[in-house]
Amino acid sequence: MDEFSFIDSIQPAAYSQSSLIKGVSDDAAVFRQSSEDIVTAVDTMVEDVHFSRDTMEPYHVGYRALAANLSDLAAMGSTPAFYLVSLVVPSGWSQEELLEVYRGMRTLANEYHIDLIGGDTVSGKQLCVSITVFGYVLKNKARYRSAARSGDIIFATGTLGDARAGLECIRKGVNDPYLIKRHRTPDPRVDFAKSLTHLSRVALNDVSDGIANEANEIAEASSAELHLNFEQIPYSPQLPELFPSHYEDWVLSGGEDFELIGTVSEKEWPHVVEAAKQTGTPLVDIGRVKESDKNGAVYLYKEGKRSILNKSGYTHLQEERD
Ligand SMILES: Nc1ncnc2c1ncn2[C@@H]1O[C@H](COP(=O)(O)OP(=O)(O)O)[C@@H](O)[C@H]1O
Ligand SMILES: Cc1ncc(C[n+]2csc(CCOP(=O)(O)OP(=O)(O)O)c2C)c(N)n1
Ligand SMILES: [Mg+2]
Ligand SMILES: [Mg+2]
Ligand SMILES: [Mg+2]
Repeated sequence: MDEFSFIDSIQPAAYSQSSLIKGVSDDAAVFRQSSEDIVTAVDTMVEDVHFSRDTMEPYHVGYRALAANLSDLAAMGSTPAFYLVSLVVPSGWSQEELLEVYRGMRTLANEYHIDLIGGDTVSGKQLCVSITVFGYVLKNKARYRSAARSGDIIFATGTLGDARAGLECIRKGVNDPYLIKRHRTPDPRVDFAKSLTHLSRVALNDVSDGIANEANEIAEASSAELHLNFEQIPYSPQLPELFPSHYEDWVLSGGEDFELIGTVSEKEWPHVVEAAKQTGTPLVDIGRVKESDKNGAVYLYKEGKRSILNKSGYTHLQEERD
């Protein structure tokens, strides 16, 4: 394998997006869009930080790297359209394994009819997959973390803590296929988020680092207080059975569930419930937004007691980590 034969091997056979003018093959890709706003994000997965060769097959690495990016597009309420892939490849990865990484990405890309339109391939020390995504959203309909208002219902999709529990299942040899799937091949909530388009105001954030972080990001961006009831936060029933001393921490700070946390007015809440029903998305009310006299804060109510929920999810560039 060399760089150029590898690039030949991952050339898309066909493209789905009609706005594409030039895909993989030139110095850069070209697409045209005049009627909608363009949403773009990049997320990176690094060997031994986001995955290890014992915990993920190459297929899973590709799938989850694209899932993490599509989750950011979902959190903006946008429809995914394109992705570019930057690869750092250490010696020891074969062409077959790299093609498996691309097969993982393609599975999700086919589901959402999105096109691979470029990337970069270089040699390096650890496998690093960085994906840039582009999506479209109706003009001025992007969903911001800053949109929470006093009186809003706070909601969460799916179940939280599954991905962290799945990682532990893999490490400890516990056979829970559902949790392991949630770690390796999470499904971003693209369809649910898109079906909120007609709502006048929704705040959204995706759960990559853990709801404790994500709720604080909404609170800060909106200068509001978020009051969460732990008893309402959704988690899978096997979590307390399998990991009784860890599950509460993982529900709040495990991260990588790629669910959505959001806020909406009580008036528009029934539309969110309907969107969840139409897209088969589990959805629960987990608390209320209140006015803040400071820069925003998150409170957690548990067994009748209230505490401040600080940011406690996964944070890079920290010296210590468990
Ligand atoms: N190295 C960087 N250079 C420029 N912008 C960055 C960098 N890292 C993060 N950002 C920006 O900071 C914001 C928050 O990033 P991040 O916490 O990674 O979001 P998310 O958890 O949704 O992936 C985003 O607007 C992102 O584009
Ligand atoms: C081998 C391994 N160790 C630890 C983790 C846990 N982990 C790594 S990064 C991360 C947080 C999410 O990644 P980040 O790069 O912060 O994504 P972003 O918030 O930018 O979407 C978590 C929970 C893992 N998935 N795999
Ligand atoms: Mg990021
Ligand atoms: Mg995000
Ligand atoms: Mg993060």
